[in-house]
Amino acid sequence: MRDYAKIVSRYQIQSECLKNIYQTMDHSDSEDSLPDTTAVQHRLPMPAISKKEALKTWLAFDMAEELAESLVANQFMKPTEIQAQSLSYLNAHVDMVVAAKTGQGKTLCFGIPVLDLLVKRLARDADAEFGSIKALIMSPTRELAIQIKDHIQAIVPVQFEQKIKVCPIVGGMSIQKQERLLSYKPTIVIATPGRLWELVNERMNPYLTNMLPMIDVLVLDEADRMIEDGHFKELKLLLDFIYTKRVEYKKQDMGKAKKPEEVNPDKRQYKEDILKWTKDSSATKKEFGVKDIEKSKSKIDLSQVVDLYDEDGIMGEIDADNLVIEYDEKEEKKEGRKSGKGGKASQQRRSKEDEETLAREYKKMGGIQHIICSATMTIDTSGRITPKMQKKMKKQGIRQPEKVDTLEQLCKTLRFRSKNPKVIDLTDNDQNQRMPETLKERAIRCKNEEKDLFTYYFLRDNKDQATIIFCNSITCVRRLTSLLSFLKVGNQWPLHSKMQQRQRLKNLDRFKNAVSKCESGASGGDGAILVCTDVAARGLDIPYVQRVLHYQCPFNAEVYIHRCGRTARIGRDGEVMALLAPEDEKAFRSIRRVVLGQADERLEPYPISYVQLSKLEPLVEAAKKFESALHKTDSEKKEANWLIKAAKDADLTLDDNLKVQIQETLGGKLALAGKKRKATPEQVAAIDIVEDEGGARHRQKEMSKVQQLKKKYEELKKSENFKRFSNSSYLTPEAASYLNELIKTGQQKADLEIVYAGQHSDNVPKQKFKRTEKFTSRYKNRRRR
Ligand SMILES: Nc1ncnc2c1ncn2[C@@H]1O[C@H](COP(=O)(O)OP(=O)(O)OP(=O)(O)O)[C@@H](O)[C@H]1O
Repeated sequence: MRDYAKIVSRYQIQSECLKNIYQTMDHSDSEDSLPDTTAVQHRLPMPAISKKEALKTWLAFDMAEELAESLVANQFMKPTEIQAQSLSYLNAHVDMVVAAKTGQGKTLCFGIPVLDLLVKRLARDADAEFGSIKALIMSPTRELAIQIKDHIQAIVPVQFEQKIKVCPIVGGMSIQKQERLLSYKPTIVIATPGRLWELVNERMNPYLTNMLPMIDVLVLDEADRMIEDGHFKELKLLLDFIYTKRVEYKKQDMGKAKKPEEVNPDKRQYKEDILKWTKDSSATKKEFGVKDIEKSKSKIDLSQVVDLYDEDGIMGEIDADNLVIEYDEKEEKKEGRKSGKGGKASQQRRSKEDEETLAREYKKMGGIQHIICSATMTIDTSGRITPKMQKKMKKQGIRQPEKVDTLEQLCKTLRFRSKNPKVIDLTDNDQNQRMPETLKERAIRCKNEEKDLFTYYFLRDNKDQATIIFCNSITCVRRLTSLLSFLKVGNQWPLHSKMQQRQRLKNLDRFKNAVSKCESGASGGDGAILVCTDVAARGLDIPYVQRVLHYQCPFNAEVYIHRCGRTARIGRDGEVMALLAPEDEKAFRSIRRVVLGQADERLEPYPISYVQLSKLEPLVEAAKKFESALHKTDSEKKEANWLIKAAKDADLTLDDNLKVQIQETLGGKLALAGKKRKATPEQVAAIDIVEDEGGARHRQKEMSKVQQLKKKYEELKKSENFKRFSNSSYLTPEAASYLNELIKTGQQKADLEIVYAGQHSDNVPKQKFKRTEKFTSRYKNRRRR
């Protein structure tokens, strides 16, 4: 553990000086309370207007009256800017690419057009029944899919609730249950790619396989993430399935159409069919629609966008109600024979021709309306490579990676209905405005091993607030959650992809409830903390989250933007804090360069009371030791249990050599997974004897260590406000740089002197201040070296 007494004696003057700087920051520095940082103020997101006025605003977009009424009933009194711009194309049914900062209401940019289409049809014909999927909405994460479902469900007009059924299809939940849901013939399906593909490909769900190709609207939320290479190969397969089958179904005799429940395709044949186009999909991917689409630029503004109505005029509505095409076995076999034989080249040639024909036919028959959304769609990623890096790469003969243009990639992947999609991009009008205006970004610079301490400090500092902490790994989430629970700072819940889906949703729900309590002041001073991986970075909308803490530096600018976007939503204030270790600096600078579109600006430091910090440090260190010892015994227990079971199952007898070998393993590094895997069955079997001897003793020893640590930690906790280090402070690079900044400007120097003099009016020698200045410049030089 760091010995603060030593640091204090070495940096006595600096401590005093830092203390004074801290005083200039206007914090109460009482022994018991941590400084109170500026409270996040909640602003009313939307101006208060009358219901009548609100209705008029929505109706100005020529939307169904029932839908406008439902929006107002849900307190959506007027559209946000991105909604207003995208709704101006409501009745044109054009393809749209919608890009706006996080938390600006992009969900309704596709939710309203989808519902408007359905509500208008129902308003025209009250007896109409859909009985087919009209819109498919794809989301990268399960939680987001469920959130979108709730959001859209909430604005379905009450009178049409029975007819417009919204159904989430996500992984991690009972597939049988989801098949049951599908048997109710939902109108809007919101899905994650993996599960949807499983239902189409593995389970051959007839409703999906027959209806998906006939959808009217396809939405990709968080599209840049969805089409990223290496992610969601199922999405690409699904898209190929939808596009190919759409043409096929339409080409076939419409007279053969049957109701979905009557369809009973030969499953074996159907599987072959699916396999066939799955194999062909690489060819499909390459060519489809690309040549028609003008290469998009990385930065497109509205003025650059040509009018994008379809060449044949505005597309009419495609009604696929009850349309199911019988599976034509003979035809398929014939085709299979045709494509199954022949060389690779001829196959490729044929598939290219096929694709071109297919693309033409697809257009002629009426394509699907695509709506694509994200906050980072048009981000200029070229800033990731600095001119310095470029030079270095050139010298070393390394080819620069091609600039990734998400929009271009989208155009290649998707078959838009019209020549070009309508691009509505509000992220690009001002390079400095990638982040919501109401978001405050700050940083704490510390060593890697001090991150827990600063996290604890930060959370205590914002005790009764809602915070999301982002980590880069699941191990980190697990460790930090259990550490924070020992430290008893607020209520904390983990969220990561290795958790059971039920638990993930439960934790999210509990966090949301705790956030509402924080907002209403009913939390009793207990904060709400979600410790998560980037599975929660995109799209999650928890309105009153006031703070986001980057415990670890995000991998790229997109992730940073989305993580930050979990706060400061829809006009509310929010604060993000990056915990930066020296090794994070470079990556973080390059992230900021992409976000700002220019050279990095140093983030404002978070005010720290080093006096308070030093008081918390022993407690955090004790909790860390306790947590890691407990974790070690836990995993050893698991390991031993596994070995015991294996030995018993193997029913083997052991010789003495083996016993010694395993005793050593158990006594020393039992938990080494590598060793476990390498162990022979005989070695494994030796465990039942070792269990009675070394293993049990070893675990007993470990447990008593844990107990001791726990005791120590509990004692420390009770005496948390002990005075031992009350006069101490220590200097982090962050504090040193702040000190330098203060000293640099004359006015601040004067201020500092006044405050300093005020604090120690009798015995403050000017010379002491000078020593401080000298020290900090020396400190700075040392850092440079
Ligand atoms: N017109 C509106 N008036 C008031 N609140 C709105 C309006 N539209 C959306 N909201 C609210 O704004 C919040 C953010 O909306 P949404 O999740 O759609 O944002 P987003 O732009 O998709 O964010 P992200 O990029 O993080 O996914 C939601 O709580 C939503 O209910």
